[in-house]
Amino acid sequence: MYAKELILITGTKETRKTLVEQLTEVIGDFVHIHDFSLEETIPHVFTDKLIILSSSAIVDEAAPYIGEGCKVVVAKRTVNFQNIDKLLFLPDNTQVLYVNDAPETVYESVETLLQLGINHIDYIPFYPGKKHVPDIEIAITPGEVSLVPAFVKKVVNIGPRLIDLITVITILQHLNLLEKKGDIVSEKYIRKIIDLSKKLSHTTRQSDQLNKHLKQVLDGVNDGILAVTPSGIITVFNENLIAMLGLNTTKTVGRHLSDVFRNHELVSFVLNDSEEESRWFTLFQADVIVHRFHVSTEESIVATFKNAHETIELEKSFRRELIRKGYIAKYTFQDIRGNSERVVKTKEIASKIAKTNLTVLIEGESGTGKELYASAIHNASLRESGPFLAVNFSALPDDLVESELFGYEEGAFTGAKKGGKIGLFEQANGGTIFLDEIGDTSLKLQARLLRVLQEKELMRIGGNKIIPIDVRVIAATNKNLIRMIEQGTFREDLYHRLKILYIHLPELRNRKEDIPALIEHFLMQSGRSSIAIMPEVMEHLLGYQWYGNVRELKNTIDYMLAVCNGQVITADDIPSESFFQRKSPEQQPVREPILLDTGTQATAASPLEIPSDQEEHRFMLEAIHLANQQGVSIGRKTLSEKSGLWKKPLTEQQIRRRLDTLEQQAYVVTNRGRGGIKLTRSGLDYLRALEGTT
Ligand SMILES: Nc1ncnc2c1ncn2[C@@H]1O[C@H](COP(=O)(O)OP(=O)(O)OP(=O)(O)O)[C@@H](O)[C@H]1O
Repeated sequence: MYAKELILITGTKETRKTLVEQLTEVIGDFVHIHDFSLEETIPHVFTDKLIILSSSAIVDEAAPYIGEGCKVVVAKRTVNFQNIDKLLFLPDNTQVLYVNDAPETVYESVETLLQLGINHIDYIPFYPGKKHVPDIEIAITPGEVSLVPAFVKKVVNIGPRLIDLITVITILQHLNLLEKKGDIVSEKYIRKIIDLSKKLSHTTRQSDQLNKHLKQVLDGVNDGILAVTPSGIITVFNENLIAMLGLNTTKTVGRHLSDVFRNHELVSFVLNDSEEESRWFTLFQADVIVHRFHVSTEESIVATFKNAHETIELEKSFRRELIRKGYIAKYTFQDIRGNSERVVKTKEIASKIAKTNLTVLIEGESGTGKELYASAIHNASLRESGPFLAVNFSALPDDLVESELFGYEEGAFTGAKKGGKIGLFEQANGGTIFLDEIGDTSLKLQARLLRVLQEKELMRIGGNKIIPIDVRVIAATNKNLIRMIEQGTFREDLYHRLKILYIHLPELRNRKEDIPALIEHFLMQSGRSSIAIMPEVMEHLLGYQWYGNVRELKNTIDYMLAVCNGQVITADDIPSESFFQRKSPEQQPVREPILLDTGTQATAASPLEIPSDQEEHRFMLEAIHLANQQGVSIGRKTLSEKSGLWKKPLTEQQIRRRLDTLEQQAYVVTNRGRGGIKLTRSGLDYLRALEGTT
């Protein structure tokens, strides 16, 4: 039991919480504090109690609850010094609104803050009803956040003001505790202030260390770095700049720029008001590129000084290194030949895409020029001077691709190189990575790729450090990714991450008017532009289906150039049929097969190939078609059951194999878990053809 007690009444709940916490801390060991706020409910009228009111502003409102025999103390309040450190981080001369509920409390608090030495800020008083308030971005308030005007962008809440020491002493007097407890209480009060100064000195120490560290970093930079105030007073001047300018003094910070720089043109260039600019200067017998920009939040101007000769050499050697590694994009849009409407349109779209920094998915059959376009996009983008790396997923085993792409730390696995390895993503930093044949990646790798695309950072294999990367991804595929999603072999989320921008490259057989221009281009490339092609050869070439697209055409030209006699290519030089690529079953059409029930055309292998087990196919397609029409789901199990009623029962295994064949031909699409198997438009054509033959 406490020998003594008091009643604390405040205006708001927030103030009640702050004050009861404060009082409990200083006198709570020997005084029982009952706390109430006018914002909440006060249960009854108090009699014979010591009542502490949080401010004179609530005297009238609290009066009905104060009965006979009560002693009332109206608390004097002072700024909550525990939160003052928040104000110390505001830059000098920052204009702030000081917001509180009444003019008196505002002026009182500002006065206290100034007396406490927090005088580097320009306080503009604000309270409800105040007129002509300037549009200021920062407000400070002792807990009255709701009163802050809407135009303020940042609010620094230093918390409700605390009861001052004098009031605490008065309370003790009223409770006849001053003699016994006065020393303890003032000691506690002072300890709080000492804690604050400890906190501040710790912060100062930390910022000293940070400054020292920053200075080391700045001095370690190979360039000269200068920062000045708009009036020209130097605030940063690193060691390299001293060396670059051949100065023999290190006392530069705090002086005016024109006292340190003899070159007046340079001084006026640095202090120029315009936004951002670079210029050459000859300083101390060396050519220097000075780049100047304004940091408006800091009200300062920064200039970097680069040795021009070194910069050019560095860039040259960087480019040489890229070429040596093959990390350079060879082609530009000018290298893409063809005047057909489709090519002109595709190039137009691709060059618009190049200007963005977004991920691109290029779809097209093999040999349509996916790598060519990726390279041209890179060369027309802002990343043009960065690396361009191409990774072909179909050419590499999964584990190798993973370590090539993401790199690894030393000891990550048996055989890992000493010192680890930087992955291609890291090597492509600042440039573009071309992920060719993305459809050939494993699900595990897809998950890792997805993470890189989402987070723009990676972790090396066996590593624990997050490495941020700035790489544009261009992916390409000749597979039908939508079909792969349906089959569960390609992640849908990755597909959408890749297909932010999209290019479909037209098949050569659908734009045969480009063939003459392409032939001319390949003849030029091989240095044989004067060679003549007989009209019948041209006719022949125009008649082919070119399932291997432009690559196949190029190979054919190369072949004919190798075998022809003299300066003319004749019909004798045309390769035999077996030279040409016939459409293979695994080369799926790249346009998405659209299901029949959406009523749109699906693409499939054409011309229709009738497989040997036609009867079984007909049975299965009919059953699928019927189920689709009736809107019921159909799967392997049902098909196998139905085949029992048919003349030839088929096991689920047999059904699966036949379904795989039908799916490869794009006649059906299997939707695992969702709606079962669906017939495509070309599946229906095939069924009709079967019905005509069987
Ligand atoms: N429009 C074009 N103009 C000139 N050359 C082209 C054109 N399209 C493709 N080529 C050439 O055809 C060849 C194949 O192109 P590329 O390697 O870019 O195709 P791809 O679609 O990436 O093939 P794959 O899918 O097999 O990797 C290259 O030699 C390329 O330079």
